[in-house]
Amino acid sequence: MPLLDVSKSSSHPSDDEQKIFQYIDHHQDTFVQSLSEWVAVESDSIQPHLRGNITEMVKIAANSLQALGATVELKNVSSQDEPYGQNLSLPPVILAELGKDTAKPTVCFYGHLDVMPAKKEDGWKTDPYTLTEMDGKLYGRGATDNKGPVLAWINAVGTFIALNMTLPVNVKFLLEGMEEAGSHGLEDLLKENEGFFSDVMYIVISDNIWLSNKKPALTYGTRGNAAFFVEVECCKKDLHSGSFGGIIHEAMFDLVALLDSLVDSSGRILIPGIYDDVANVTNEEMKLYAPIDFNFEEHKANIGVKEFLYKTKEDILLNLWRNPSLSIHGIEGAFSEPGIKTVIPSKVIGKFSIRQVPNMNLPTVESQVKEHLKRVFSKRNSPNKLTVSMQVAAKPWIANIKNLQYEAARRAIKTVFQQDPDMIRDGSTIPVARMFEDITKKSVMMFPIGAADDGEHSQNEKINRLNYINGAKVFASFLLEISKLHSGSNLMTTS
Ligand SMILES: C[C@H](N)C(=O)N[C@@H](Cc1c[nH]cn1)C(=O)O
Ligand SMILES: [Zn+2]
Ligand SMILES: [Zn+2]
Repeated sequence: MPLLDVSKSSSHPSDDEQKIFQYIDHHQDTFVQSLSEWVAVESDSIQPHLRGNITEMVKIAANSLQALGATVELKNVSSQDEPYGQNLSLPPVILAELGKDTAKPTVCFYGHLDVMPAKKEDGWKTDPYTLTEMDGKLYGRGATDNKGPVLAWINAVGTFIALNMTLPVNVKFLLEGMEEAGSHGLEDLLKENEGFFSDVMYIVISDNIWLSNKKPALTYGTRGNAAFFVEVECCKKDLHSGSFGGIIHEAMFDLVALLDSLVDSSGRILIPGIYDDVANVTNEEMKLYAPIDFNFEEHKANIGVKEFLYKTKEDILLNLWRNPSLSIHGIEGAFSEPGIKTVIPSKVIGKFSIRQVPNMNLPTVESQVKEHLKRVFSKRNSPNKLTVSMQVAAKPWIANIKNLQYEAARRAIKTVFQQDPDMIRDGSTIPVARMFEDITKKSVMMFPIGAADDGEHSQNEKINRLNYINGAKVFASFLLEISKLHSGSNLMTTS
């Protein structure tokens, strides 16, 4: 069984790495220009009327890969987009490959080309779809989530090609356009294309952020997500609140009470049984938290809160990474524009989600939520119509950090950033992570390049120019390290 000879891990760039890093530095403005072109496409996967933009974005990315010499296939995802219940089709998924040398390992990179909704009026300093550089920060929707990291990977691979250097590994790409909505259709696609992964050894995802603004990290776990719609309908159309207020059971009364029954002021979820299957914390696990750098003040300042729900680093990390949490996202159908509209909405849909952790079970969570809401609703003696549905069901993911690719990534980080990464989990969800593991059985690693203050899903999302450029360097170095570890020069075998 191969073991790592850690003594051979170095932090000094090799000759090849120096050439690559120099090329990347010299071409950084071209790389920023590509990011600007990608950010300009409003490839929002949440609003159905923008679905065409995702297909446009998929074609742009496919062209970038073809320009590298990759074989690119646009795979149609067969199923319709069910949550919308209309004839809304899903955008194609890119499967691409570059290099077929059976002597080399194959690394598959996953990324997504869709973004969360953003409007200037939400409080952006700049137009979200015009990449704008200020103080070394590149602002724009998708800059860090996830267009910047996808391009950093393409730029890393493109640098080998531009320098006429042999690619150290075979590279495959899976790029989708529905991640932010819960990766609709992707599970079927993976099952239908298992052959694509047969020669893949490592799957790399770069779709999350570091725990700190400056210190790099490698991620070995993410939470899953169960997202729900709770719909209450009281009448057939919106009503004048002066003409009807006081004589009907308003849908919003019921909905606000239902949403209020979900979580208390300390963040504890009030749905009976929800914590029953959560895995117990082990001593081994607690030991992993000790060396992690977590700066309370930096974390608070990044998001502008006065205090967190928890006071210690361990409690913060436990509740972010390995305990479930419930968030209320919004109410469709309720008036939310400036000013006051004296209306009684006829139908309102509350939207909330529960981040999932080992060993929670999605069907169990679904019935716990539905039963709880029905119970609360029945106590209100309301004649209104209640409908509860689970819209997203994504399982949590946890990796084996002893896998060789974690060592390759650690070495690459050491070379580029001159420090060891924090080994972290992440509170957010990348639905494909667990799907990959379950369907392909291949090793999955998350290799973030974005900083903690990047503002994913938020106003003024950004990626630092330095992170974007160093991202390309660290990915290139990672491919070289994978190749070195496979060549045997850094492997020892047990007798
Ligand atoms: C981490 C990734 N960049 C991301 O933002 N993922 C989304 C995926 C999701 C989960 N439910 C619905 N979409 C997230 O964690 O919110
Ligand atoms: Zn993302
Ligand atoms: Zn996201």
